[in-house]
Amino acid sequence: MRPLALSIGDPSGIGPEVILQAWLRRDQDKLSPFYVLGDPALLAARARHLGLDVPLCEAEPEAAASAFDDHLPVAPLENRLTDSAGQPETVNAAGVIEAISRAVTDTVESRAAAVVTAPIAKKPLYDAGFRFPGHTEFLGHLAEELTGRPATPVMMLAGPDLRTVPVTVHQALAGVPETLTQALVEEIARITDRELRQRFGIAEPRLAIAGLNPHAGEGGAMGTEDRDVIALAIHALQEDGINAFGPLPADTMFHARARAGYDAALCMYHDQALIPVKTIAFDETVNVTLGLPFIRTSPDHGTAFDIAGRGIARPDSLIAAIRLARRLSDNTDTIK
Ligand SMILES: NC(=O)c1ccc[n+]([C@@H]2O[C@H](COP(=O)([O-])OP(=O)(O)OC[C@H]3O[C@@H](n4cnc5c(N)ncnc54)[C@H](O)[C@@H]3O)[C@@H](O)[C@H]2O)c1
Ligand SMILES: N[C@H](C(=O)O)[C@H](O)COP(=O)(O)O
Repeated sequence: MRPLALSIGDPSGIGPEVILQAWLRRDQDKLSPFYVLGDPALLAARARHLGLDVPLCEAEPEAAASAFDDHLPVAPLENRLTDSAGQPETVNAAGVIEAISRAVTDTVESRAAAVVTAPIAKKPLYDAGFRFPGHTEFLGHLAEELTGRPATPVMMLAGPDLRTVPVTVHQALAGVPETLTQALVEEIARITDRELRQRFGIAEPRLAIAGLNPHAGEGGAMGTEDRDVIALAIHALQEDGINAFGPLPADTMFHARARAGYDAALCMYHDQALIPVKTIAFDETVNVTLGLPFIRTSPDHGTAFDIAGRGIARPDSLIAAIRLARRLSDNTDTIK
């Protein structure tokens, strides 16, 4: 079985410790094998610091699956990482980026089954010259570079009772109305519809589309994007047989009865999508990138520098990400 490639994320955050804890729960949570693109010395030091009994071994992907029962396999990075829990370091940027790139390369070249990323903090990467807003956009770039084919990466947050997709992602709120075009709403909806069918096994996906403005614009009195952009996109999607409906007032589309009526909610900006899903199920929700020629998942939480190195970070979302990556990469049937 090909293992999952797990990038270490920002080593100053909780990534290393939730990875160590996930490995300790491999039997309990029936985790299929993974290896870490990371720094064995740093992971060993973090395990010692936290009193976690995690034997490590250096292993390339080909040897990871057979090592996994008894050791946490680590494929060492060329760039060393500084161990400074809670204190992000710009000097770690090269290693953080190398880990993501190598996890993707291993997956595209079929040495790994899927990519799972531990969280990165964006600011230390920006300070080091990284030009992508987050993983999602960087993964789209890597996909194009490695395959020569264009890719539109789409962020989905997938929890047990709610999937949300932000149409605009890592951008300032002030720029959202300008970015939001009919073509963009349609493109994100089409990719979501396709991948819900192909990867999640949902035969006839139902897409609830949020409005942008209060009360979805209140007939144009509280903004015109709902009527002049989003409604037109929904009409075009329906014409093509996609079960999209809205624009819905965003304040009333996430309660339990409303959620039962759709398979994914398309939201117009980052927090409209991420607040409901992280509020309902912070520990179980997974960040999945659609629109790529490979599977990528990640926990829904960030680097949590405020608790890094203290041994109180919960590994549940990473474990959910590992499990979903395996299911999506194996799956041609139904996933609910
Ligand atoms: N997948 C990713 O790479 C990813 C996802 C989200 C945020 N981020 C980045 O992480 C950095 C910090 O973001 P933030 O502070 O907004 O969010 P965060 O998720 O890191 O932390 C929010 C709060 O939740 C707590 N928390 C987070 N994960 C936890 C866990 N596993 N167990 C227990 N408590 C947990 C933290 O202690 C903090 O109080 C930012 O730079 C952001 O861009 C990265
Ligand atoms: N927007 C995500 C969140 O808040 O959970 C987070 O920034 C991660 O995004 P990437 O997967 O693109 O790094």
